[in-house]
Amino acid sequence: MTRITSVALRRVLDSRGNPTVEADVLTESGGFGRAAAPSGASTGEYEAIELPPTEAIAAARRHAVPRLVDEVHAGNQREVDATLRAADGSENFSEIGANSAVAISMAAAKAGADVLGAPLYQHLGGAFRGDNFPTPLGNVIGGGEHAKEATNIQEFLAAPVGAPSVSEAVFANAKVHARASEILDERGVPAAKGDEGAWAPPVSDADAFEIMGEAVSDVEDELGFEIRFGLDIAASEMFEDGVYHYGDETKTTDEQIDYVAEMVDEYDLVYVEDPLDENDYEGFAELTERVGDRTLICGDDLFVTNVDRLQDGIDVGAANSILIKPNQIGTLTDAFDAVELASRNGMDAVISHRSGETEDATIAHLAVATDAPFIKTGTVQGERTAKLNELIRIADDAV
Ligand SMILES: O=C(O)[C@@H](CO)OP(=O)(O)O
Ligand SMILES: [Mg+2]
Repeated sequence: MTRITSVALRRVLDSRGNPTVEADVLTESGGFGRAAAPSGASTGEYEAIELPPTEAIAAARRHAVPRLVDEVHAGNQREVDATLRAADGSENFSEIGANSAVAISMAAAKAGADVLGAPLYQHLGGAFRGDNFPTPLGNVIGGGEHAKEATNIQEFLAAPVGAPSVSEAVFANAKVHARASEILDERGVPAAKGDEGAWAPPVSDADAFEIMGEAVSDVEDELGFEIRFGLDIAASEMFEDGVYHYGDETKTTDEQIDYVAEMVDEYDLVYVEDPLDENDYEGFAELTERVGDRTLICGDDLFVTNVDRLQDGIDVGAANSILIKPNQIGTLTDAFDAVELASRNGMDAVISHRSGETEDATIAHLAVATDAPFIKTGTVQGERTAKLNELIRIADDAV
């Protein structure tokens, strides 16, 4: 019933105005799934390859589509994804592009769910999840590769850890975003927005910590549940010639570790992503040793959703958490394998969007299906609210 009868691929717009790959998968019994690939700006060196969409589409039509149509079942995700890997033949999807692969992989999952008449999160395993819902990490202030002339740290993320429901968590983050804007106004700081809809003010990181701390505590007082915050430092983007660049200032690796550890304690940070360069497993291990008992140290560019890199991290104790981005590795199977390896080793898997997104909401289902403690998917702005509103719908649907 879930045998794939057609795979259509097209270029559609992403939130930065760039083209990306969208896939439609149809099955024998009329199941339909549609998904689009996201795209990063602060991409890790070890990510699977994103090809220009026109090339990725042409290559997938030539190599992957003929192997899928009439041959493979959309309801069998491992079969779909193994076929994509075999059609590509490389380690990193350099032939058909991770953008074509991930769009097809996610669209097939949706088509498989459609045949069953089940929501995607259930088809992906969510029927066994507990009562937990992922807490949304909401990007409120940011800079780095996502906005010019703003903070050096890429993302300051609100984390409403005490919210009684997903819906209250989502609205809490929107309030923190609005409160941050008022504080910037009070300080006379003009702020544009970065790629993910976060405020991108021309302030120092020290000021951003202060503003974020104030916004979070004001909203916490107003709503009456605990809200903390975290960071994506995206330190690989700052690391050059052996030091971390903060505007004109630099920090050595030891200074960077001290700085992050101090910020964890001073601001009671709940989450720190990519505090060190993507090749520095030892630095990650040292920082995790120092503060890993009270915060999540999460590897994004470090692990790139790749089980081999994650295993290397596990071997040395680098990080206690992994960021999962399906397009970093190319298929849902690979993403699930990374989640499983992480959880077998006591690490948390956090599901994430990319800075370039579409209205595709697959990651909301992925986060629920994998029982992720957090989902990082922005705060406001259509392509972000697509996921947040889907989480609210899933929560509504599941109870
Ligand atoms: O670094 C990150 O975690 C992401 C998403 O916030 O950014 P990008 O998609 O640009 O890699
Ligand atoms: Mg990151």
